[in-house]
This record gives sequence, C-alpha cells and structure tokens, in this order.
Amino acid sequence: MTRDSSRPAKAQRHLTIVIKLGTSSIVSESTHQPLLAILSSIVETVVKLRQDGHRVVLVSSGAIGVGMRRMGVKDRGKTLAGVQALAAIGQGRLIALWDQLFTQLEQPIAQVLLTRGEVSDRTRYLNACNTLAELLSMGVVPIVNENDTVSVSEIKFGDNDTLSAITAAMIHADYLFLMTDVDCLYTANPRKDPAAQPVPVVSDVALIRQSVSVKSSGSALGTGGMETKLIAAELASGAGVTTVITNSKTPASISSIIAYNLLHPPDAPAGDASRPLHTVFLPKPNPLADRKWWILHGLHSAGTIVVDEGAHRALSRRESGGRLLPAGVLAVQGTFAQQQAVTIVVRRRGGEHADRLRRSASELMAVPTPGEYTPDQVPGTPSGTPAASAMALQHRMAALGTASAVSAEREGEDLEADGEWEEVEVGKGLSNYNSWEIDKVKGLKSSQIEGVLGYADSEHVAGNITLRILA
Ligand SMILES: N[C@@H](CCC(=O)OP(=O)(O)O)C(=O)O
Repeated sequence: MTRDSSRPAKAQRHLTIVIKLGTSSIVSESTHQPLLAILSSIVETVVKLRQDGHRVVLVSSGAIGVGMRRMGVKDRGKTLAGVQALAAIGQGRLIALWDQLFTQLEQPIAQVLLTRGEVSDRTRYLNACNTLAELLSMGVVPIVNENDTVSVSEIKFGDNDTLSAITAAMIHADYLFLMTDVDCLYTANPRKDPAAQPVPVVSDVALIRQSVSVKSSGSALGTGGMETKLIAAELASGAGVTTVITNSKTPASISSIIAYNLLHPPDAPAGDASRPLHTVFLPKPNPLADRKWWILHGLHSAGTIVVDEGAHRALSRRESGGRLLPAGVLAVQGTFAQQQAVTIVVRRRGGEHADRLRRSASELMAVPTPGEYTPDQVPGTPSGTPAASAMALQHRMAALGTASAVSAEREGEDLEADGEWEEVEVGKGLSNYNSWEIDKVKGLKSSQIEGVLGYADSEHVAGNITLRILA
C-alpha cells in the first residue's frame, strides 16, 4: 500500500472540495426534524459541482440529532453509552436520507465513518485515504461522519470541524467549506455585538485568533462553534487547503465563492459588491508534506523525550534532518515502542524567560502554524493569542497533538512546579528505539549505543521530527 506524497498540480477547473455541515444545518434545534430545504439545496449544489467536473466529499453531522427525533427524546442524555446509542440509531437514518435525496439526481453516495483511532494508525489511515480516493475516482460522493458508536475520549475527534479538516488533508482537497449558521467570520459575535465586522480574508489563522472574539460555543446539539472552525482552518491551511466559512442556508453560493476566488486575488480591494459573503482562509505557502502533517496532527504521542537546549538548537538546523542524537537527551517519559510517535520537549532555564512565558502561555499557542515548525523551513516568531482562548480550546488542541497548545498548558504547570527550569513542548517525531532503550543511551554519543544495548539500529534516537523554534 503506497501513497504518492507529492501533490499533483491540479487543473483549476477540476477541484476537490470538502463540504462540512454541522448538526444545526441538518436538523432543527427545537424539533430535531431534518431541515429538508437545506439538505435538498446541498444535494443540488453537490450534483452541480460534480457536473462541472469537481470531486466532492460531504462531512455530515446529525446522527445524534436524527436519533433523538427517532426516539422522541428531548436531550442527548448524560451517559456516553446513551449518546452512542442515539448516534447508532440516527446514523442509519441520516445516511438513508442523504441517499434518498441524492438518488433523485442519480448521484451515488458512500458512507465513511472514522475515529481518531483510524487516523492515528498509519496503515488504517492510508487505507482510509485510498478508499476515499477510489470513491472519488468512481464518481461517488463519500459522506463522512465520526463513528460515534465506538468513539471514546482517547480516539474522538469530538467535533466534525476537526474531522472535516483531517478529511480535507487526507484527500489533498483544494477547498474545505465549513457551512454554518452565520455568513462568515466576524470580529465579534454579530448576534451580540452590533459593531462586529465581517473578516473577508485570513492569511494567518494564528494571528486572526488574537484579534477576533470567537467564544460562541456552537449550537444546542452540535459540539463545534467558531473556535473549532478556526482550529480546523488552521489544520487545513497547514495541509495546503483553502478553507471557507459561509452560510449553510445558501449552499448555491459555494459555486459562486469558488468562481470569485479563482478570478480575484486574495488582496482584491474590500467592498467589492460582487463578492459573495464568506471568509476565506488562505493555505500556507509551504504546506507540510503528507507524512509530516500526519505525524503532527494525526498521530497520538505515546511518550516524551526531554532534550537540552543544545539538542533543540541542533534540531532546528536544516542539517539535522529532523533527527535527534542521544547526546542531547535528558529524560524519557512514558512507555513507547520503536517507531511510535513521541513528543519532543526542551528543558531550559526559567529565569528571564519565565515572566514572559507566564504572562503569555497564549503566545505559544500562537505559533502553531505547522509549516513554521520544521527544521527545513525558516522558524516563525510567536505572535500571541489571548490567553483567555480557554482551557477547552487548549484541551482540544492538546488532543489533536498540536504542539503549541500542549506547550501552553504544560508551561503553566511546569513553571509553577519549578521556578528554575521549564519544559516546553517543541515538536513531534518518530522514535527509532523504544523508551527503555532511549533511557539507557541518553546523554551518550551515538558510537556508544552498540556497547550499551548490544546493537545499534540507528545513530539517532528519533527521526522525522517536526519542530518549532522558541523565542
Ligand atoms: N458525530 C456527531 C456530530 C458531532 C458534532 O456535534 O458536530 P457539529 O455539529 O459539527 O459540531 C453526530 O453525527 O451527531
């Protein structure tokens, strides 16, 4: 099973498009009845896009809402098993509804249910990528949802915004459309703040998170909100995908948004009356290669390798090739096997750094532009996100394995625990030895590995490291 990691140049006219519909776009919040007008309009739009030669994937929430309607219950209940049961009841009906609607226009569909477990396992991930690619080449519209029935916290995406960004990366999509109940991203919640202004173009998602207030928590049934959309946009942007936020009530605008963005440069003057209302998040100019993106965002870390500042500096140089020598390793945390993903943490003196770091755990959250982490690219400079960006967000990003969020959390704790030294997460990689072996050879020269272990599989203890540079 192989997958070409190069990104083929795509003819602009034949795009790969992921369209994500949240629960609030699929079922009524009060009655949980399916919103047939929106669903039908989406179907017509998707079929039109297919006729224009585009390849389309839908990411559809709504299983739990449809299950609630079927069972006549008013809320999701409190137990995990109860929610999973509702999802199991609803998912079949949801896909049947999509199939009925698409069948009217003779468009075949497929159901694809994923959990983070599939994404974390390289073989299953590649199988899912290959299946999606095959379905698209067969002219089918895959309809993706989280496999809620088996999804528990460790393997849960939790919100379909994140799932849609991962899906978009898996299929090298050109566009990810996050359809929602507002027209675009605003500088504040437009329902509460009359001064809220639309944000038309975002070239740096990390920066925009500093300047807009996105504390809305999403709909009554869904789990996402504007925060998770920004996280999704950031993940997608790092994979080279253009993300659009627009209103799910007007799906037909998807085609006009694509047409507008093909014809107008992103820096076209604001106030163009012909511009459909939407926010476009531009892709990173240097997206991460497939494997690095997957290591950073797909993999769960099985443990931690703590390195000194010298090793961190060495890793940040292009010549290191993202490979870590044993000499700079200070400690190993957790139990992991060879070739499992590990978090790289640098231990450094608090001192003059400490105040600044305490002041702004959030600054570290602001670096998470994945393309800026790699040793073979110019390091980015932290730019800051409001600390109030909330534990929930950090928690979610930590669950994603997003380096910066974990750092922010970790730093807060470590600085409290130890005024002198701090440990800062700086990257992720794949271990070349298991945790026990790395513990044995830590601090040694590579030439000593064989003497200690009796064998030397590699002179480096970890490789494929995607790193960020600290200020
Ligand atoms: N997988 C769940 C939806 C998860 C969720 O809440 O997503 P969203 O409505 O996009 O925030 C379902 O089908 O009900």
